[in-house]
Amino acid sequence: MSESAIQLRGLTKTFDAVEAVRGIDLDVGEGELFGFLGPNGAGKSTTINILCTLTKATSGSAVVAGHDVSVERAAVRGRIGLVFQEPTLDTYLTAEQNLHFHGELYGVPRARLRERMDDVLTMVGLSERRKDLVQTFSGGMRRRLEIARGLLHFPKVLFLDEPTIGLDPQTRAAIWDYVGKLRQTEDITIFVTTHYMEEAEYCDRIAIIDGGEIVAIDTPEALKGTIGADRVQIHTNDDDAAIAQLGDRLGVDAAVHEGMVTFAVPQGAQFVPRLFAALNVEINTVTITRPSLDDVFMAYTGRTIRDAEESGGSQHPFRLMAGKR
Ligand SMILES: Nc1ncnc2c1ncn2[C@@H]1O[C@H](COP(=O)(O)OP(=O)(O)OP(=O)(O)O)[C@@H](O)[C@H]1O
Repeated sequence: MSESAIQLRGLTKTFDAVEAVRGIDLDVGEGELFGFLGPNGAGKSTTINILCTLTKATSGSAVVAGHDVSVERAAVRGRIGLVFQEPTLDTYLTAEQNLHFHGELYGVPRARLRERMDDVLTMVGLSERRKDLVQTFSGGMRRRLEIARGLLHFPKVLFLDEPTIGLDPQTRAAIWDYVGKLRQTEDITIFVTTHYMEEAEYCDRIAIIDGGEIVAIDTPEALKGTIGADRVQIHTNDDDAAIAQLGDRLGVDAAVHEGMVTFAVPQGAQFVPRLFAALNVEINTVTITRPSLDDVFMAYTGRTIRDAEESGGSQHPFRLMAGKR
């Protein structure tokens, strides 16, 4: 790995009784597309807010683009680009006016601003719409404009907090396409948070975060490789009996996840005949899936990301107040 663009040591953040971030150590190399994957409430936004100097850590250290976030805030801010979960564009201004305002705020020299605006608008495919009011833009176009704005002042590190939240699958794929392209043209490190498993696959490396801690970190492929088993989910007419019989008769540990009896075995398809032979409950459907990042999440945390969101997601006091998601 090249030099660290982001370096965290023992980072913690406590809000009253909530330990949102619990001792994170992390090195993100220059030029990496790094993903922070975890359910709602895992501590992703809090970590990003610390890295962007918007929140102070309770303890530990964070260095971003060579500068300490707690004592060199201005230096950090000048070297990072930010795209928040919540849109922050001025919708009654044009795309160009939004960029211009940001460029002035960040002190991009006038002589370079025009050309840079052209470049970033082209990069996100919005050149043609530059003179249009943002209020006429779709959700995907707005997000692309936010990414363009985040890049305007030549940041070394770009932070994207859930960049595709609330967008339809096609637009989400398009956003990742633009992220891929900008990596080719910009000399930049990208730190992205997501709770979409399939989106984490775009990253060079990911950290799986749960309950404020990193529980696993590696390339998506390597993480999936550690599982070595298929996931089998069955619908039955008696889940308790099915779980007991799976354990007693086949030596398989099963539990109910997402409303289905779920377990992992090395060769899922070959296992099915044994399953029907051994269980005397009614099995209505069987689903077999190859290891995914969700299985990695389950292997490290004991639950699926969807279960985690259902049990913990509603505890966010501000989400409730703001009606967020
Ligand atoms: N300002 C705050 N005051 C009190 N508790 C907070 C505050 N911000 C976050 N928390 C709590 O810290 C924990 C982590 O929240 P955080 O927003 O960082 O999670 P997240 O993984 O980014 O989820 P999401 O994507 O939904 O924002 C949660 O339990 C949350 O309720």
